[in-house]
Amino acid sequence: MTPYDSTFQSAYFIKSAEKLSQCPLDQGVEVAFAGRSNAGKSTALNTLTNQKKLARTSKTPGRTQLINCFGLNLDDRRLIDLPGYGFAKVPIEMKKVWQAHMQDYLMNRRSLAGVVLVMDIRHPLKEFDEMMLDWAKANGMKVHVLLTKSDKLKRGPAKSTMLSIQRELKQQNIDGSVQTFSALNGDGVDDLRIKLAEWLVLDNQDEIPVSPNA
Ligand SMILES: Nc1nc2c(ncn2[C@@H]2O[C@H](COP(=O)(O)OP(=O)(O)OP(=O)(O)O)[C@@H](O)[C@H]2O)c(=O)[nH]1
Ligand SMILES: [Mg+2]
Repeated sequence: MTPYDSTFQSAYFIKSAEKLSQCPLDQGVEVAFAGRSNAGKSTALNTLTNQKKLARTSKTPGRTQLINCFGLNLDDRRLIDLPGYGFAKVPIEMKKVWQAHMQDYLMNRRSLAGVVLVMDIRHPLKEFDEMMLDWAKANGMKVHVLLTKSDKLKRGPAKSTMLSIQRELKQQNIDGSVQTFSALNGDGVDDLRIKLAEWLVLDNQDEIPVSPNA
């Protein structure tokens, strides 16, 4: 339990956008979930908000193909489910379009306060993840690494994966945090809520700071 549970539970679907220009008005604060296809982004959002069907999930990679925007019952706080990177079955031209839209969103979205970089704990720090970390560092974007599916590993190996990624971030001088997470057994749900409450300034309901991208 955290003081923010009911706020996250209030999440509702706003819209699906194909590109930045279709996203909700760029004001307030939002947090985006990014990561490779099938890593568990949409599932993490559902667990965070304690809703089974808020974001659509699938066993087949490539389920999320649009920028899905969700609102909270506080003004101008949003959660964003991004399309996964690396879905092999999509034609190359389509991939390029997605990538361009993703990049545009990440570079130009002023209300974006931080990125939750979702990785399957069994397959961390793939090429895309490294790219995102480099980008976050270069652009001063906050990043929180969510190591999902921690239920697939025993406690020891899960912890040591987390520690090695923490070390890696430190080595690369990246200002980021890392945690384990499981939608199956609830590992790390409170930690994620506390982190996002900080980014979304849920405690300071009247005061939304100027985002780093502004
Ligand atoms: N065991 C376990 N399975 C999980 C967990 N999180 C997600 N999954 C499974 O992983 C698969 C992919 O989950 P999604 O949430 O759809 O993944 P995504 O990152 O949104 O995928 P795209 O939309 O394709 O980018 C589904 O079969 C989920 O049930 C978890 O914490 N534990
Ligand atoms: Mg998804």
